[in-house]
Amino acid sequence: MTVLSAVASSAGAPIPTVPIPTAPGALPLFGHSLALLRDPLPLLLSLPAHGDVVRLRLGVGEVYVVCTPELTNELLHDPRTFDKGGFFFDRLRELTGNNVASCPHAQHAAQRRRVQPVFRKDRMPGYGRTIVDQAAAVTARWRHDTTVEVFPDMLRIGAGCAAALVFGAAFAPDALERTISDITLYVKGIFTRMFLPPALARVPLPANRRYEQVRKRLRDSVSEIVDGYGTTAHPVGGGLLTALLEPPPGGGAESRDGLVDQLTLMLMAGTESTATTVAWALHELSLDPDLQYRLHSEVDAVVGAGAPCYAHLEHLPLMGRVLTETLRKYPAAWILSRVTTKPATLGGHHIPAGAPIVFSPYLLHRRPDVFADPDRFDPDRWLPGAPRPLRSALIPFGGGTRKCAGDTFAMTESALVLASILTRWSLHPVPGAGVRLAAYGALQPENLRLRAQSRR
Ligand code: HEM
Repeated sequence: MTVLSAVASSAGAPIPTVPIPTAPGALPLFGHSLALLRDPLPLLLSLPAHGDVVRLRLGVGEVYVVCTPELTNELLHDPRTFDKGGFFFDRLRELTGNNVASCPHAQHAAQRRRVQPVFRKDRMPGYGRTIVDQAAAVTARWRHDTTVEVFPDMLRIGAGCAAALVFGAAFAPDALERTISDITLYVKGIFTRMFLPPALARVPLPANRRYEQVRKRLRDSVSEIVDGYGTTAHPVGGGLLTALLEPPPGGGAESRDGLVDQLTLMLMAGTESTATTVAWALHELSLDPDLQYRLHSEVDAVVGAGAPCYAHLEHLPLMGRVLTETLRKYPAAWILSRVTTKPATLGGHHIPAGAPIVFSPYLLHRRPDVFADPDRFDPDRWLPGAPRPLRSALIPFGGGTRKCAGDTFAMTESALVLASILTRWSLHPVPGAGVRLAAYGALQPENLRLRAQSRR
């Protein structure tokens, strides 16, 4: 690539910059919106061939996509310049206002301190018991040699675990189903609207009206729980809700709206992400009987005939590698956005202030020059002593100060749900089921059905 242009540095001297290519295939008026709405994943994977930073056009606007691990890490570790904002977080704020995940850098440290106590490591054994109970309750409905709709069941477990963390209590069964459906619809709506030219997102189309209804219903559900806090109808206690009701050390209690924002965000962040992770892990295990046998043997040797618990996890190294590889191949948060707060330089490219930037764990994790044979599911690439893939390119939980607050909880939950299932069941593909990687909210396994056979 040639150096064709220059911008002035603060000292007035010109800084050479590298022009940023636009990805081919932009249509008049729509740009790349239609391709992104149809299936964004192939388009994302095609971008590194055009440059380290590539422009996509959305209607009349444009977005810069960062395509290398080095530049993505540079962006993640400079949150003052590359702040929260852009398409994804603008949509998220419509539902959850200014929360720990969406707030600007200047407010972040204080917000993070407020939520951090619920993620302390010493809380994990207690959460572990709830997670195992949730997994047992959902899989108790499975029958020997029958077909299981895996993803909906993993969503039930994920939402149950997130509710325990957020509210300190389980959902009533009808509220659970409604909330799962609303979260799934809303997150799907965020992704659709991200790629629409902004003017279309404001037109009162039926899809936009439905999005608004779901937004209101989700907030109302969370508000009801907040309003019922401490009454016998809502026996809550111990979760994020309790922590946020404590005034912070310097004073300034949370407003009711602020509380609802924070809780709604956490419920959303904790539901689909772990559900898709466990569902994809089960899919891959069903395709590789030897790997499933190895994992059964590991779990049997460590857990025995009882129920798994948090203390078992450090003795399940293959489980750890299976989950790491699942998060590489299927990173739930596959695309995220930022906005530049000032003119910035990224890899020699000049990016103006106020520009929307996108980075994609999915794009990085599937780069063949970074992860050899990236479509192959190979937990052993993470064996100690194996030729090390580039660790800094593995960013399922993001990085820097905005790294996922729930990463330890998510790994604990995913491992305990998998262990709970594997102690009792082996899972096998259903011929002709045709699982599809669907970039809706999280990367969902559409049409994932597995045959469950009891091991006991
Ligand atoms: C496998 C499961 C999960 C994945 C892959 C995941 C991924 C991510 C990623 C990539 C980010 C960074 C976003 C950015 O840089 O813009 C993030 C942030 C966050 N996640 Fe997760 N997450 C998972 C589970 C959870 C769970 C279970 C919770 C809590 C219940 C949670 C709560 C959060 C919060 C609060 C943030 C914002 C952190 C901050 O800005 O300080 N996540 N997550």
